[in-house]
Amino acid sequence: MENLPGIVITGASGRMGQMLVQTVMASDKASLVGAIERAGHPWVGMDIGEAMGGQAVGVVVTDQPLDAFAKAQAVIDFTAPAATLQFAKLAAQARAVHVIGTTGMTDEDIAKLEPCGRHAVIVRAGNMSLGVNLLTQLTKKVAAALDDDFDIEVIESHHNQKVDAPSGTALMLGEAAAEGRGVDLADVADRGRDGITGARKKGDIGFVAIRGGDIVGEHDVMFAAPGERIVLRHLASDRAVFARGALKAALWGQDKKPGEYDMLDVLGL
Ligand SMILES: NC(=O)C1=CN([C@@H]2O[C@H](COP(=O)(O)OP(=O)(O)OC[C@H]3O[C@@H](n4cnc5c(N)ncnc54)[C@H](O)[C@@H]3O)[C@@H](O)[C@H]2O)C=CC1
Ligand SMILES: O=C(O)C1=N[C@H](C(=O)O)C[C@H](O)C1
Repeated sequence: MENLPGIVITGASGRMGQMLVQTVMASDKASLVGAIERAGHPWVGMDIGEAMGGQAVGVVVTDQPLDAFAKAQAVIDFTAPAATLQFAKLAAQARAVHVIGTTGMTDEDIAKLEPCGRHAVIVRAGNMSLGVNLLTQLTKKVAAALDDDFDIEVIESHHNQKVDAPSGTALMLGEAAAEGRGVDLADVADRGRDGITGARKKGDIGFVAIRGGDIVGEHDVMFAAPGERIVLRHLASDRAVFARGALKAALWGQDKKPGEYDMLDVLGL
């Protein structure tokens, strides 16, 4: 047990945090050595197993990330952009692999990770599932094969507590489609239609965000032309797919050189 890579979960009380705690606890390839929550959170000071409604597991939730990171080989972080930027500095200081699932980061936020990636391995992806990462490759291929008679729309659906739009996954799929077409997504993205928008601009990649109920995460990439449509679809019905991907990334990163990686690197796609 002692030789297994030690993992810290940030945002341990969150939807993904709890799923990650369960996934790491159930793994025979890693051990849970820390659980982080924000200062003032009611779980701070409690055993994470008990806080989640089960047996004590000997890991107390803390709001002191550096102390926890220093004892770990990897940090798995599905929180919020500002928290992730803080954690990136601390993980770099501790030389721990930092797996980032947090979405909603701006280009400026992402640029701030660069100095951290000089000291530690960072694996970041808007979606850690095998299915979505494979779908990005299919999207790129289909976009490359079709001309701009095919309008590309990315449609995503999520639960009613999600705070960012378009989803990180939708942006990954949009990037893949743009890459396949040989264009820059920033030049063609159409992210918010409302009112008299005018006709659709040829070559644009549109984004549509649906929010409701407890939808885990659903993504369609639609290629629509006169007389026919192709729809590539991924449906996630269990957050375990993201947690398994994140743990895989944490283990994969153990023998890698410092730098910024994504799930395509981890999965070899
Ligand atoms: N890349 C992927 O595969 C996936 C990414 N996500 C992303 O993960 C993030 C979290 O999603 P959920 O778990 O649904 O959200 P959530 O709101 O349920 O959990 C976020 C947790 O982070 C904690 N947190 C916020 N600031 C903190 C700080 N400074 N220190 C410590 N803890 C802090 C909150 O207290 C909360 O417990 C979102 O950005 C979401 O889009 C979600 C699922 C899959
Ligand atoms: O917030 C979520 O829940 C999810 N976020 C990720 C995203 O923004 O794409 C991944 C997944 O779809 C669930």
